[in-house]
Amino acid sequence: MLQLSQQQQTELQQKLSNEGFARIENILDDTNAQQLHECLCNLDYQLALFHNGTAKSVKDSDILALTPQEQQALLEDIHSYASRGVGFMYGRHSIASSSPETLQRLYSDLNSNAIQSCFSAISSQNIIRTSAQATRFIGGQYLTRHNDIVEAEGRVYAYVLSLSKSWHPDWGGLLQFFEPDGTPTKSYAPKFNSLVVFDVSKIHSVTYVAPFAKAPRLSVTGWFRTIDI
Ligand SMILES: O=C(O)CCC(=O)C(=O)O
Ligand SMILES: [Fe+2]
Repeated sequence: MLQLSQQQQTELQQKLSNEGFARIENILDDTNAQQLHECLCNLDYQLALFHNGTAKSVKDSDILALTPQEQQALLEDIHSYASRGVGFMYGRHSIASSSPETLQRLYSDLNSNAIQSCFSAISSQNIIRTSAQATRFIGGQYLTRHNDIVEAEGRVYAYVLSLSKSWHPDWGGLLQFFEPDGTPTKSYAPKFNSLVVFDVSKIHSVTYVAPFAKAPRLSVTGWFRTIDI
């Protein structure tokens, strides 16, 4: 399903070493991209959020079990962190053996020798593990500025395989990069069947998705890693 040509590998390596981020368009063949899109549209997601000072994953049923007042208080707490540039709220599905077959096939390809050798060559590091999760951002959701460095996992590059169709430029949901002082630099709007790869040290965010966005922002994201834990 997923493979990079020698030319794509060379371009990626050049852009990553010059700028720290790069995008390849039409990364999958059309049938696989369509299948993945369908799969992400119909997937079960948990809500990833930052509440009471900690990251949590909660089920829809946990939220529905709260009274309207409790739901309001929860949202206010999440937003009070966000207002200070902390936290996130989005749908997350960790890929596991119970995930749909299409997602498992992608997961195998991301962990294949071909892909790991390719990213080992690009990074001059020994990539032995690729983590992957499906994500869904709907109106009102976001991921504030952060970097993706987790030394215990040996993360080298992050990737975002975008599977949203016909994303409107006014819907937000940009993968936005920043200078350390918060000045925005490069941004990528969701683009169907494109793969953004970036250095985990780059500060980035997913900007707020407009409440009027007519479709979810769907992706498979993760990290190429040197440590298998
Ligand atoms: O979805 C994206 O564009 C980026 C996601 C991200 O930054 C993360 O999961 O750490
Ligand atoms: Fe990130």
